Amino acid sequence: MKRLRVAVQKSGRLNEDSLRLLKDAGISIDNGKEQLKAASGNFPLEVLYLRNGDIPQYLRDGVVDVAIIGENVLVEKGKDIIIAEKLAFSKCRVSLAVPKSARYNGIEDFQGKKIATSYPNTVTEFLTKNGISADLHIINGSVEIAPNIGLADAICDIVSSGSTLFKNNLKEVEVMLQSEAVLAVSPLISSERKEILSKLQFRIQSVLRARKSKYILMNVPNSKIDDVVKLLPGMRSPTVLPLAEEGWSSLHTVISEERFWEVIDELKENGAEGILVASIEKMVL
Ligand SMILES: Nc1ncnc2c1ncn2[C@@H]1O[C@H](COP(=O)(O)OP(=O)(O)OP(=O)(O)O)[C@@H](O)[C@H]1O
Ligand SMILES: O=P(O)(O)OC[C@H]1O[C@H](OP(=O)(O)OP(=O)(O)O)[C@H](O)[C@@H]1O
Ligand SMILES: [Mg+2]
Repeated sequence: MKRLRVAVQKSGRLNEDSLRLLKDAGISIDNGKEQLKAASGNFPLEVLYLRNGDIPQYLRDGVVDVAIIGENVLVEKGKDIIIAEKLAFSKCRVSLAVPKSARYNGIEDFQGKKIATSYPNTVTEFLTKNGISADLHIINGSVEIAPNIGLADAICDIVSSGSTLFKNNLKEVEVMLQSEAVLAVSPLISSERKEILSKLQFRIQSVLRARKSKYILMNVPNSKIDDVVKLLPGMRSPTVLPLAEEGWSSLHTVISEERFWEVIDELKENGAEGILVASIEKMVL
C-alpha cells in the first residue's frame, strides 16, 4: 500500500510541535533516533526528517507529498507551493530592523543601504514594491549581529518575542510578513496519496479545533439561565441539566478559550458558580 510521504524538520523549532500534531492526530511514528525516515504503524504515512530550507525543493520535485514547514520559507522559496492548512504554531514575523540609535523616517531610509538577511527574495520583493533598491548581504544565521560588527546597516530576519533584536540593540521598523507553521502540498501529489492526505487533514482539523476550544461546566440559578445562555454560544446550544438542589442547573458548553476569558466576569455577575474548564482532545463537527 502507498504511504503519504510527510516532510518534518529534522531538528529545530518545528520538529517537536510537528511530531506532537501527528501524535495528537492519532498517528504513531516509530521514532528510532538518528533515523531519517520512519513509518507509522497505524496510518499509511511515513515521515522524512529534512532541513526546513530544503523542503520547498523536495515538494516541487515530488520527492515528498506534504510537509510541515514555516510559511515564511514558502514565501521565500516556494511561492508555487499550495498551503493546505495553517497549523497555528511557530508564529513569527519577518521584519526589517535597524540599530536602536538610528533615526527612522520610513522605508525610503533603506535606499542604497546594506541589509543582512537569510531571506533575500522576500526582502527584495518588499523593497522593490516600495521603489527601494538596497544592497543585500546574504547570511544563513546570527543575522542580528551584522550591524554590530559593521557588516550591514540593517537586517531582515524572523522576529517572535523581539528579545534577539533587543539583545543586539536593534529595533523592528517594518513587518514584511506574518508566518506560522503550515501543511504544504507538492504539486505532483498522486490522486491515491491525495486521498490519504484528506484523511490526514480531517484529523488535523479536529485536533486544531479542539486546541482552540474548551469544554466548560457551571452551576447557574434557574432564573439566570437565559442570560447566561446568551453569553455562551455552544456548538449548537448549551446543555442544561437540573441539579439535585432545587432552583439550580448545571450548564455545559464548548467555547473558544479567548471567548471564555471575555465573558468570565459576566458569567459570575449572572450568578454562575463552580465553573470548570476542561481541555478537549478532538472535535469533529
Ligand atoms: N523565534 C521564533 N519563534 C517562532 N517561530 C520561529 C522562530 N524562529 C523560527 N521560527 C519558525 O520556525 C522555522 C524553523 O526555524 P529554525 O530556526 O528551527 O530552522 P532553520 O534554521 O531556519 O532551518 P533548517 O531546518 O533548514 O536548519 C522558521 O522557518 C520559522 O517559520
Ligand atoms: O524574537 P525572538 O523571540 O528573539 O526570536 C527571533 C530569533 O529566533 C530565530 O533564531 P533561532 O533561535 O531559531 O536561531 P538560529 O538563528 O540558529 O536559527 C530567528 O532567526 C531570530 O534570531
Ligand atoms: Mg532559526
